[in-house]
Amino acid sequence: MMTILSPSILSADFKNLEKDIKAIDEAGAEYIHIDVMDGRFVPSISYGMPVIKSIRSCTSRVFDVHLMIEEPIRYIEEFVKCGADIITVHVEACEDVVATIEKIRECGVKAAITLNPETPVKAIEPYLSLVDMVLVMSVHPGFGGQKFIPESLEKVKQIKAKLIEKGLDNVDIEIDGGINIENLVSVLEAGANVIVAGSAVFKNDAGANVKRFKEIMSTY
Ligand SMILES: O=C(CO)[C@@H](O)[C@H](O)COP(=O)(O)O
Ligand SMILES: [Fe+2]
Repeated sequence: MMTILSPSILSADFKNLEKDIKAIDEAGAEYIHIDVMDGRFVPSISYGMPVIKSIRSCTSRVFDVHLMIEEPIRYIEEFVKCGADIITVHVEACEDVVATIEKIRECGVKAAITLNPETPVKAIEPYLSLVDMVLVMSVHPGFGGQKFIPESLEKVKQIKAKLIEKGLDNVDIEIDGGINIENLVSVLEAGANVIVAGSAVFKNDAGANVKRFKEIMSTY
């Protein structure tokens, strides 16, 4: 499975977003991870459509939009119009998960499902055949810069096994939260192939960090 790096711009310098996005793009990051928070599903509020729309002109990389919002079905069309290429929704946030995934697909973009650290894998099992990607949250959603929850590795392995069992080997497994150069190998070995990293990419030289991540990832 191809490995993909998706730096989270939640840790970028918001007064220099264009510069930071260009740096990660030029260093080879395939996706740009965009965390949208509503102050209800998670305690904090980040950014939304106007920001996504304006940064769309900075890069042609894939916009990997992680919606930490209640009832995301209400806003799917708008996020697609703003430039989202992949939309991830939380199983805990949707009253009708199937309708939400269908809505994402109808809008012509890729659909992904995610689950909080305390949510068991069985909660997403019914939707595995409907999605392009499963996102494993390896921190409690809401903030960048948190410590990786080691039990997430087992969850990645469980999901990988389920996907293989169901013949869904083409579904990507993304992991998000607390990933750094030190624990990168363990998440790749567990079976994740799309790697989100915020604070570890945007500390010091973002371009150099992307290259270090990609160098390790290229051996998987
Ligand atoms: O979705 C989230 C947080 O809710 C993430 O995408 C974080 O923004 C990742 O940041 P680091 O843990 O890598 O600093
Ligand atoms: Fe995220």
